[in-house]
Amino acid sequence: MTEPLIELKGVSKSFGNNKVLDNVDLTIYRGEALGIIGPSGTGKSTILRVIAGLTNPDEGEIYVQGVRREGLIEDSADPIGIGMVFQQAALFDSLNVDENVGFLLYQNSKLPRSQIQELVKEKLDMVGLPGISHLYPSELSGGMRKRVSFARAIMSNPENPKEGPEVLLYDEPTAGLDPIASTVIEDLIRDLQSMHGVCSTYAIVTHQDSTIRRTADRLVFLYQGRVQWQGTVNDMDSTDHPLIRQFVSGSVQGPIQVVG
Ligand SMILES: Nc1ncnc2c1ncn2[C@@H]1O[C@H](COP(=O)(O)OP(=O)(O)OP(=O)(O)O)[C@@H](O)[C@H]1O
Repeated sequence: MTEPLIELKGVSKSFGNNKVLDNVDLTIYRGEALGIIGPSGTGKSTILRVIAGLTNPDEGEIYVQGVRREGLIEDSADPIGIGMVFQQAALFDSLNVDENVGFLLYQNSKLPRSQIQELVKEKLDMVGLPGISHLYPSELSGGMRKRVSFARAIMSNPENPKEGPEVLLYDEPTAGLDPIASTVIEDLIRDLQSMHGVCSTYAIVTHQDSTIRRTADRLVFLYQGRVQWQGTVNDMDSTDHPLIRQFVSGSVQGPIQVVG
């Protein structure tokens, strides 16, 4: 395996009495596609938020390319950019696609409007949505909104290329999409990984079988706040680990407690 880009060591996080992450060790290596899987409510989104620097762990350490992160993302000087694609596309309804995708550059850079518009167009082309800069989120399908949120996540400031994400974190990118729209998103995730100069490393949280199989090379299985199993997609099919067998079969019988 290649260089570790992100390492969590002994990370724990509670919300009130609810211990959501319990002494988690996790490494994301350069160039890999890591799938984080597990039953609902088991801390997968929380892990992504901790990696992104949006949530502080109660205990444990986070290293980004070997540099320990102190505090949340806005206070830290991570040596590489980390982008996040949220479960809900999280677009601003009152802004058009151009203003949504270019939001951070319009807010924080001194680039002229025309240059930001060009950068937005470039990213929209990359996600397969040319010519929609003028549309509003309400005019887009769910799959298109997802792709716009991808375009926003891969935006970078040419004045400060380090801001461009080297690692992308996808939180359930195909949730709520029909199988064909899901395939489009899964292909796009792989296409972005292989495009030169775009984030070739990513972690993806998903429940969807096709998304697990088509977008992850290595899997970690999280349950009750702990990493319970790791392996490849092929290993997932062949292992007799009872948690994995129950998860893959969707059976209500087994060690995973059915909630609700
Ligand atoms: N900000 C918060 N405040 C309080 N509780 C929270 C917060 N964020 C998450 N939780 C709780 O932490 C637990 C894990 O949530 P998380 O979203 O990380 O799980 P998940 O594995 O991603 O679930 P799902 O697959 O259903 O999205 C849940 O019980 C959730 O209610």
